Amino acid sequence: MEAFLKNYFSSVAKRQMEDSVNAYCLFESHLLSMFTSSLYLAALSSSLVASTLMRKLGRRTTMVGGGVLFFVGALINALAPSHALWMLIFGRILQGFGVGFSIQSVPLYLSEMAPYKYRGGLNIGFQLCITIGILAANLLNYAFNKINGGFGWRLSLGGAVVPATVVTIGALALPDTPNFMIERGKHDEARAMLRRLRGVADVDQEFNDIVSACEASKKVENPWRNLFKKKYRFYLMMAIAIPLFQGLSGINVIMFYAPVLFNSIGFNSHSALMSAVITGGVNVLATLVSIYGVDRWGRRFLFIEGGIQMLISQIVVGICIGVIHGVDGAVRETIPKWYAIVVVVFICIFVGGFAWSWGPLAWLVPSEIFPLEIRSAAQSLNVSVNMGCTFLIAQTFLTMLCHFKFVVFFLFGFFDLVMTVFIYLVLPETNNIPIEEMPMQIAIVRVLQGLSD
Ligand SMILES: OC[C@H]1O[C@](O)(CO)[C@@H](O)[C@@H]1O
Repeated sequence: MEAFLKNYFSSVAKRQMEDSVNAYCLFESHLLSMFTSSLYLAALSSSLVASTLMRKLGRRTTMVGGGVLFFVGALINALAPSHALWMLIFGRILQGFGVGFSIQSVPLYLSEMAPYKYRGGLNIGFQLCITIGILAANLLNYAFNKINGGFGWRLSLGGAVVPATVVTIGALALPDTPNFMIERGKHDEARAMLRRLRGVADVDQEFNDIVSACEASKKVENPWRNLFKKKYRFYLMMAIAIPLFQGLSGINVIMFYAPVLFNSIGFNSHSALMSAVITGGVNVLATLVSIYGVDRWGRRFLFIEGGIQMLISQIVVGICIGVIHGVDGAVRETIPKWYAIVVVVFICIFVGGFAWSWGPLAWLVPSEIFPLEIRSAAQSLNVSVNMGCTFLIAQTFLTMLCHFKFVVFFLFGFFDLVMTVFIYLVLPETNNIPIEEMPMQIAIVRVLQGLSD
């Protein structure tokens, strides 16, 4: 929003007014990038602390902590005086701590509470909620941008107190998981909770399973040391490669910078925000497709199909932008309609491909493949790499766009190609395999593929 840029990033706002600017560099600013990316750096650090907090204080208390930090951060952002950029960044960092706590505790809470057969669907439900949140934010930005008086951005940033309140109060109202109760030795309470959750009186089998899983996990002395042992090398590779590739797919270029990107390629402020609403809508709908298809078509099919779709769209978008702005980034007064349509359509195809593959599956697949003896460390590494990569893309994209110009889209296309080939060669299908049998099945498939002995 213009007033926001004028308040905090005046050099970027001034550049918009100049005639002889390069379209690719309209928004290049380390501070603007820092505003976006600081949240993810904070999330990376707090997600490492969160796993210990969850064990000591419980999943629910960690969620409440996440909600409160997010609330305070949003309030600070909304009230930041003009020019006090440090305050905005401070607010973002608090929000980042909140995100780190939630992104560790919510999926774990869900998988411990969910009945066995709904675990996959509920896991993707988490990503679905992320996409609904993004769409809501895009819609509100569009609406708030129309408000006269230049304070719409305060509502956009401050509006985050609403979901923060829902998370905080919601988490306070939630019970602790039976697993956490059993870890604490509260066996009777855990049994009663299981009865309430499952709606049946006989919960002995599940209760005993959780007790033995807890005992087994207590025996795991050092999951981090285990993770680096030779026999777990495949899992270590997956805990790093899957979140890394999710980040390098280029999704957050669209999610964080869609309005900026659409603006740079010639849309006015309203059309740019509207286009972000459209891509946000596609993101939600395509995630629903994944919920429908993940157990029917399998993980490999979705990963590979989605990857090819993303690759093709990055190439087309790169070509379109190159054709219009050339190498020197000429800014056009008006842009041809065909161009606007093609760019938006292909960005939607990209987002759709991501949202039914790498978006949800990069959370689901790691959570179902890691053996118990390394699960907590591998999951924590997975989240940290995800946040680290998100930080990197947020911090570098605007500079990359300015220097590499339209070629930056080919670069993301190249990553899409590499990650698709990686899945094709390395990931066994994990569809329809009970979690306890997963390590054995994976070992068999890898021997059959000639990838291990
Ligand atoms: O829906 C897109 C969003 O989903 C994530 O990949 C998380 O899985 C975010 O990094 C991204 O902003």
